[in-house]
Amino acid sequence: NAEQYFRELLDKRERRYEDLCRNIISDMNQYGLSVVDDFLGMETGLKILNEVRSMYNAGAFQDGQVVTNQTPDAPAVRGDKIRGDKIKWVGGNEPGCSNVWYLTNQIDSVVYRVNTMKDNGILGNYHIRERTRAMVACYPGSGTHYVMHVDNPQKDGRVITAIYYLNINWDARESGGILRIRPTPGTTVADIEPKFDRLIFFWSDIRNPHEVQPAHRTRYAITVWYFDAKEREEALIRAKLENSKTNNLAAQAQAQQAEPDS
Ligand SMILES: Cn1c(O)c(C(=O)NCC(=O)O)c(=O)c2ccccc21
Ligand SMILES: [Mn+2]
Repeated sequence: NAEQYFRELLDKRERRYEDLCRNIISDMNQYGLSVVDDFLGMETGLKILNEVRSMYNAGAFQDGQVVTNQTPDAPAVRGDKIRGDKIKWVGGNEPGCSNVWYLTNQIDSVVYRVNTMKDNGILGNYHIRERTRAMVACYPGSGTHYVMHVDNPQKDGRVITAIYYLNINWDARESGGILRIRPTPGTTVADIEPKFDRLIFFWSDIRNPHEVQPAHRTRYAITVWYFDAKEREEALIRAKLENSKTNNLAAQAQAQQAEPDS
C-alpha cells in the first residue's frame, strides 16, 4: 500500500544518506579529501546556478583581485592587469539568496552528521559547531587562475573546506579551471574538475595546498569553511592579545611623542 511504499522510499533515502556519510568519513581519513557527485540533483542545482548567475549579472560581486597578465613569458606590460576571481559573501537568508541558503543548509547537515557519527576517525577530533558565510566565486574565464595556496596555514580555526560547483558540461580539456590539490605528505596530486552539482570536502590546513588552474570559461563555485570550536576559540583569543599589544604599542608611541623631551 501507499504508506508501505513511502516508508520504504524514506528508508532507502536514509540508507543512501548513511552511505554517503560513511564514504565521506573514509575518504577524509584516507585522502584528506572527498568528492560527492550529484549532491542535490539537476533541478535544485539549476535553481542555485540561476540564482548565482542573476547575482553576478546584477553586478553584486566584488571586483576580483587584480592579477598581472597570466602569460609568464610576455613582459607585464602596464595596464594589462586583468581581474581574477570575483567573489560575493552570502550570509543567511538575504533576499535573492534562498537557493544558496538551502545549499549551505544541506552541506551543514552532512558535515554535522559526519562529525558526530561513531568510528569517524580524524573527524572525531574536531567539534564543528559553526562555519563561515558562503563565498560565491566566479572566474570570468579570461585565463584567470588562483595561485597555489593553503586556506588556513595559521590555525585560524577553519578545519574543513567545502566547495560546491555549478558548471554544466565542464570539459577541462578546453576550459581548464581544474582544482589541483597537492596533499602533503604525499607525491600524488588530485585534479578535480569543477563539475555541476559536485560537492568536495578537504582539510583546510597545510595538508592540502591547492590551486585553480587558468579557466577559459565562466567558472562558478560556492565555498563554506567549517570551524573547529577549540581552534577557533584559541585563534580569537590570540587575535585579541595581538590587538591589545598593537594598541598598547600605538598608545605608548603616541604618549612618547606627546611627552616633551625629557
Ligand atoms: C576565489 N577563491 C578561490 O577560488 C579559492 C579556492 O581555493 N578555490 C578552489 C576552487 O574554486 O576549486 C580560495 O581559496 C579563495 C580564498 C579567498 C578568496 C577567494 C578564493
Ligand atoms: Mn582555497
